[in-house]
Amino acid sequence: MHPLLDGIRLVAFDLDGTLVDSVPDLAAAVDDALGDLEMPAPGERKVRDWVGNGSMVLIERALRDTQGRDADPELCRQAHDRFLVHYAQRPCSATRLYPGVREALDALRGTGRILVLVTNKPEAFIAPILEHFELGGHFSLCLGGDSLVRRKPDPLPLTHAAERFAVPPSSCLMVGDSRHDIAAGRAAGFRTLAVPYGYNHGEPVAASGPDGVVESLKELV
Ligand SMILES: O=C(O)COP(=O)(O)O
Ligand SMILES: [Mg+2]
Repeated sequence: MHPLLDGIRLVAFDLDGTLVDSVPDLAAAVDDALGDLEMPAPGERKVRDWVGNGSMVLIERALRDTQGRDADPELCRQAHDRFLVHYAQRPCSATRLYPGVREALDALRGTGRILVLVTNKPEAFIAPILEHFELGGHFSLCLGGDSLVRRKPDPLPLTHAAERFAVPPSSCLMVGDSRHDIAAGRAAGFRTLAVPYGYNHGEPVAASGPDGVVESLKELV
């Protein structure tokens, strides 16, 4: 086991960019949503840098890029509604698990640790994606960006999970790909571990000062 797991009883995982490479499907849904509104498709390369703060912020960033200014809230709402429709149709057509994820989750469960999922993605998409990869049974709790009143980088979802299972924050670890995961983990009093292969607005996640970095989740176990 990785030394950062010593004394850890609960491990919180981020989803997009940590467990799954979901940008191909997210980008297709953004492209289709903007297409419905007769706007140009931003494409995968740009969308990669916009993921991390939930689906509404993703759409706001796409519209700002297309229009060169902040879009009005009604347009954001319309585009977001279209995004949700398209993404719901194909959440897993090109999405892949990163190498080492299944092995790491299996092994961690085997040690009796509590695993939770804390993503900024809308909660409705969590179960279909986990079920697609047959990982639904691994997590004792799944929280999306709309599950509670605040999302990452706010510590609330992590604090909520630790309290739910009565585990002190010092015995919890947050594993994620973005500065929002590291900030939320630190603010909640969790240990933090980063993976460098995901989405962090085009910057290295190591710069946010996680307690550790692993190239693959396999290194955890
Ligand atoms: O939907 C997002 O913006 C990011 O989701 P994540 O928190 O699982 O990385
Ligand atoms: Mg992420």
